[in-house]
Order: sequence, then structure tokens, then C-alpha cells
Amino acid sequence: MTASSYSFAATICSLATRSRSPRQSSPPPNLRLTLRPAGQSPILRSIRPIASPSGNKHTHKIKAAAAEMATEKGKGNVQVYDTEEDLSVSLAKYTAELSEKYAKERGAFTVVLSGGSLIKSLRKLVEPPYIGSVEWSKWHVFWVDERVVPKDHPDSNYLLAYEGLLSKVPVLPGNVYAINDALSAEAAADDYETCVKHLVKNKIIDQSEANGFPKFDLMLLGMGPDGHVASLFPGHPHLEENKQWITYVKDSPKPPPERITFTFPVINSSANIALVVAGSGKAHPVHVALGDGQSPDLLPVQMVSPEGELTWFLDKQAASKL
Ligand SMILES: O=C1O[C@H](COP(=O)(O)O)[C@@H](O)[C@H](O)[C@H]1O
Repeated sequence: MTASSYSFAATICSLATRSRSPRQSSPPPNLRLTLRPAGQSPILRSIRPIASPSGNKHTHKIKAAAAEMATEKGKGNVQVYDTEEDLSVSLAKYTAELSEKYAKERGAFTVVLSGGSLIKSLRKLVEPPYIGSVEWSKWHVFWVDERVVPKDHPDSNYLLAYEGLLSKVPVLPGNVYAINDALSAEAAADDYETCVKHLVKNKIIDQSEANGFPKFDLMLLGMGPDGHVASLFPGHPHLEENKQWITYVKDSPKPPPERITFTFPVINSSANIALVVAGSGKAHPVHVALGDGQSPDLLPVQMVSPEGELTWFLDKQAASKL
């Protein structure tokens, strides 16, 4: 980022707060699954060697490896792991490979984080071999949703990511785009949208040729037990938002109530989405989204359908009803 865009961003992207660590700063549809190969049970037992980002195989082995199910075109690739630990290893490899690809192709890698359990599932990325091989200086980090609380508040998605990931890797502080926590939810959503627009204009963030929405290189999405993604909750009118890039919530059913969130047109313009889901408490929405489970309402997770690639990272518990 140039000095001038940096200071512009300081005005409209609230860089005054985003460039410092929390310690320094105030605070701080039913899918038909096709199994591959045909005839095998959903949980395959094949062991896939994990390659380093440079392509060299290393000794890491996923104990009871990934199961991979190819779904219909556009429905994504579903990978089921025996344990959350195995899932985490594979998620690190996937993220590192995309980082290498986009750093080479675009000179930047735009990554959108969720809060919640996603950050814990990213833990292997800050361990060898990935911590030393990822070009962290190419990373530009965003949040798909954020709680409107101070950055040092335990509910802050920024704080969670700072502690679990950002404080451990040399991502440039100026490339970490947190919300302005001094604003109201409505103003913070506007401010964040202005920031994203500026970065699209400067070609840091790619843009969808199909619809003009920002096209992030990778969106790492978690999912709640009610099937929500980002802060897009079942039955909420913002599920239908089709103009704004970022909106706000004042009545989140999950505390805290005030949040900002990317809208579905932005989420679905992504080049890559990883949907990372672990635990038996999430088996029902996974069953609804990927199997023949029923839900009275369309679940937000069923609306995730990116322009690019969708990959599901599930552990056995989350996939237990498939
Ligand atoms: O409130 C939120 O919840 C979802 C899901 O969280 P999890 O802990 O059940 O994985 C999360 O993806 C979102 O970013 C967060 O704000």
C-alpha cells in the first residue's frame, strides 16, 4: 500500500485503531452428494499426504485422513476428517496453498476471517512448516463480521484473531482492516464498506466481473449451530440484502446484539470459500445443507454459493448425520 493510500485509509478505514495491536491501542438446497469413488461410504479412509506450500511432501500425516466427496457442480467439495485436529492440518495446507497462488498471481492475498471457532481451527497455520513459508507480507486481512464492541473486549472478533493468529505472524499492521469500534453499528458498517470500496478501487481487493461486488481471494467461514454464517441469521431480512456490501445488525439473536456483517452478494462473489464446521452440535444444519435434513426456514449456510470454489471442512461429528 502506498503512503498516500495508507493515510487516506487512516481517515476512512479507521487505521488509527487498526494499525495497532490491542495492547497498544485502546483496545486493542439440499445437495445430492456423489461419493468419490462411487460406492464408498461418506468417510473415506484414504490417507492424503500433506504437501508443503512449495509442493514438497512432508511427513505430516493425517491419522485417519480426509474423506472427500465431490458434489454437483457449484455445490462444493466436502472433506470430512476423523478429528478436528486433522481438519486443522488440512485447513492450514489449503490456506497456505491459496496464499502462495494469489501472492504470485496478484502480489496480494485478501483473506476474510470469521470469529468463533474458526480461529482455533486455523492454529496449524502458525506452526511449521506454514508459519515460515507463507508470505505474510502479502496478506490483507478483513472480517466477514464483527461485533460492535471495543477491540479489547472479549467478544471482539478482532481480538480473537489477534490473539490466535495475527500476533504470531508478520502480517503488516497496515494490512489488517478492523472496524472502527468508536462508531455506532450503522456508521461502522458504512465506514467498513467505504474502506473496502477504496481497496477495490486501488486493486488490492479484486472485483467480480459478473456483478461488480468485491471478490476476496479467500473467505474463511464458520457456521453457528442455527446455520448462521457471518452475522447473517436465519429469518432476518438482511439475508435478502442485494445492494449494500456491508450491513449492520442491532438485534443479533446471539450476543452481543450489535454487529456488522458482509452481505451475501459479497460473500458469494468470493474466489474461494472454506466453510469450516466441527462438532456434533452443528450436525443438523450440515445435514440440511448437504444431505436430506429438513428445516422450516432456509438456513443462511444454504445460501453460500460462491462465484469461485466452495470447500467444506467438516469433522466426523459435524458430518455424523450425512
Ligand atoms: O457469532 C459468530 O458466530 C459464528 C459461528 O461461531 P462458532 O463459534 O459457532 O464457530 C462465527 O462464524 C461468526 O464470525 C461470529 O461472529
